[in-house]
Amino acid sequence: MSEKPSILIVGAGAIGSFYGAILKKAGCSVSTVLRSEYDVVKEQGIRISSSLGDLSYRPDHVYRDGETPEDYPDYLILCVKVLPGVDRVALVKPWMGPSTRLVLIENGLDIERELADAYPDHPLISCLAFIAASRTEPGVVEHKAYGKLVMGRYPEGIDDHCRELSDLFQAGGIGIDLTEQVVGERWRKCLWNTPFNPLSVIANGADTRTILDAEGGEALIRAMIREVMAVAEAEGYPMDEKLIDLNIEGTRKMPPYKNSMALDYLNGRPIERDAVLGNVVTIAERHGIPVPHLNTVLVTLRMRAKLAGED
Ligand SMILES: NC(=O)C1=CN([C@@H]2O[C@H](COP(=O)(O)OP(=O)(O)OC[C@H]3O[C@@H](n4cnc5c(N)ncnc54)[C@H](OP(=O)(O)O)[C@@H]3O)[C@@H](O)[C@H]2O)C=CC1
Ligand SMILES: CC(C)(CO)C(=O)C(=O)O
Repeated sequence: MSEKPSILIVGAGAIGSFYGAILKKAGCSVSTVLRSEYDVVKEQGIRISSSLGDLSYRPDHVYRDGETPEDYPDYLILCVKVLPGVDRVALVKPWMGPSTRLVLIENGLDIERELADAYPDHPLISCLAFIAASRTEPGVVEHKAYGKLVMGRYPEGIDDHCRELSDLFQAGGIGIDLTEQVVGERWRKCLWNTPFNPLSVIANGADTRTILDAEGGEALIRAMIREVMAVAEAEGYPMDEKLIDLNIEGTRKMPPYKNSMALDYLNGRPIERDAVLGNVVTIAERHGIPVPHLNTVLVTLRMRAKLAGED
């Protein structure tokens, strides 16, 4: 038996499979809860190609969603897409033992609250993933670049659970930034995701270079970042204007890149529209802050969804 904490990954897609592999490498027992990929993972395990080497592994247990666990995990890591109609509170319920700590590795803003409200006695650790990874076929993940996690206790602080998990990820070869202000860090990450992810969908799966090089593209991104900043400031997270240039320059230095929402759109999967954009517009409305560019993109995406019979 491993003396290291036991880990359960709920939603072992690109992100869950990858970070599960890192914790496996660190010596933890790692089990997974799967939906459509249950049979293939049960049969062949998870295959991961990565610049860190071959990270393929067999989870200690493979469960279907809704099944009853043999043991409750020490850490339950939730990595499903944050989508309307996906009841994350119900999804994790069967696996939440009396001392299970809940960890989120998911994009978006204000995505912790419903889980924190449902499980007030369980420590909740919120993480932001800076990584390029995707599923290439069932049970197969390609890790293309990066991998750092920004991690903190929700709503704020750093506790011993964060430190323990951070040490394990680092032992497995991943960089971790612990933060006292994880909500502020979500806003900072959304300076990038909130403009780029939805625009890439409106632009039919465009990569970062196409978005920035189209006439007016960079100006549009800058205007959207500025709006996200204004909302963040109203929420108590003021940011330096310089971050606009830093985000543009950093993106221009990357090879042309298709973000996770672009990949979902191109693969016919639902997109995290509200987690990444809709919630920002809702918070802006609460503060009476005009966000005309964000709102135009949001409403256009709603129109597309309606046309596709999805909304
Ligand atoms: N990929 C990336 O590079 C990055 C992703 N992120 C964020 O990480 C989060 C996860 O993204 P990613 O891993 O790419 O997404 P994926 O679509 O690759 O994985 C999500 C997984 O959740 C599973 N799932 C959904 N519902 C259930 C359920 N009821 N029971 C069990 N499993 C379920 C899906 O299964 P099924 O196949 O059946 O749908 C899938 O395996 C998102 O919030 C994303 O925005 C952040 C940074 C980068
Ligand atoms: C920041 C980025 C682009 C990858 O880490 C991301 O969050 C995404 O693909 O949605």
